[in-house]
Amino acid sequence: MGRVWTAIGLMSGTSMDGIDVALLQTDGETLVLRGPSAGYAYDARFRERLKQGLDDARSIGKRDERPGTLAELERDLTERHADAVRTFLRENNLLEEKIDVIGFHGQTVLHRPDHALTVQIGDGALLTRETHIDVVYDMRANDMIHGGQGAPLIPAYHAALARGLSERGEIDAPVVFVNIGGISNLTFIGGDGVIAYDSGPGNTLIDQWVEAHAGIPYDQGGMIASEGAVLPELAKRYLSHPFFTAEKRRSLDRNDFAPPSGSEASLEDGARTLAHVTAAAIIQSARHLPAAPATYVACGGGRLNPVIMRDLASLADATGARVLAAEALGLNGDSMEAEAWAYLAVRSLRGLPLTYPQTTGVSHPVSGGRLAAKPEA
Ligand SMILES: Nc1ncnc2c1ncn2[C@@H]1O[C@H](COP(=O)(O)OP(=O)(O)OP(=O)(O)O)[C@@H](O)[C@H]1O
Ligand SMILES: CC(=O)N[C@H]1[C@@H]2OC[C@@H](O2)[C@@H](O)[C@@H]1O[C@H](C)C(=O)O
Repeated sequence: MGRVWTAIGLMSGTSMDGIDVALLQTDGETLVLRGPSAGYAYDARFRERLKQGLDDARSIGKRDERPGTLAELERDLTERHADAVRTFLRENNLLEEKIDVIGFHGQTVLHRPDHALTVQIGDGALLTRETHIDVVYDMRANDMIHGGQGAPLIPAYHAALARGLSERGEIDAPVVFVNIGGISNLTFIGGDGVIAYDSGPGNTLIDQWVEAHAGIPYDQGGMIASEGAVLPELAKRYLSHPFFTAEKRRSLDRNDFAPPSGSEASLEDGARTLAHVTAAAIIQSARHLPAAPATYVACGGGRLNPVIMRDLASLADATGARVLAAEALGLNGDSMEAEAWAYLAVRSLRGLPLTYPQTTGVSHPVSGGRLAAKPEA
């Protein structure tokens, strides 16, 4: 057996709810041994700073610009990631010298694939100084330089997981991994390889809706949505967006879809309608796949919203497919993205591809990421 790396993955996603941390032992190819994981929530004040950062980022023209509050925010975000690593190591009785690399996503503050511009704040050099562990970061940029959408990057990891599952005969193929995050994305594992793309708005619409109209960060357990009814015209307005019928699959920015205005629906009906839109967008986008999926493996926080999951199961059933939460297959739907960043960091160190023409539209398989090497002891 070849070399095995011990990697930590760090993910701060478009929901901006906190930092997901996961440990993986992997060769960056077929060997994947999942270790402990954790989530460290941002406080409300820092979430507000992140939202301000998204506004400040709108004026960015070149990816290294840090207008407004972004320079200070990037430093503080990185310090929080260093704290998360230190806490994770302590909570799991791990020694930093036993960790070969950290895969550091940072926080996407701007994503404009049509302009080959994607910006994730996160200072790899600062993180390695703070943790004394090598850091691979900025993993989306090279894909865009070669014509890709810069996202999604998780498909290479989904493919590694799927190999294990199909060897154990646990799922009916074709399988689709669906990440129901702030934005949702699909990874199709079929006979002729992997196909992936963003499938539409995810939790971000519900989150913004309940934050604006109930002052809470998300609809826990879908409690509010369960009190409401789907408004067909409002749902249709979202599901008839040209994103779904465009010839070319596009990756999404958090702000590509906006929540309804407060006058268009009650709190409950708005939450219910947006939960339906989240589920229906997945099935609608799956129509672009080369074959109808037989199994959807749901990961990401949206799988914890029963209203989304009920609609998804019902809509998938109508196409002959079933929906499983990642946990039903012994996977962890909360830590999967952080696991992926650990996996991709090892692939980056080995110069292996992170993205492919059929996952981001990149011209050819390309690796990516920048290495911030730990300071000499
Ligand atoms: N118990 C719950 N009930 C309902 N919704 C939940 C629950 N827990 C999490 N969520 C939803 O999941 C979201 C977080 O999901 P996740 O962490 O997968 O998003 P993300 O990784 O930030 O997004 P992306 O994948 O787009 O980067 C929360 O903002 C919330 O909308
Ligand atoms: C630019 C960016 O951060 N995109 C995210 C977002 O969140 C979900 C979806 O859109 C996905 O394409 C991507 O993140 C996941 C982790 C990915 O790159 O696979």
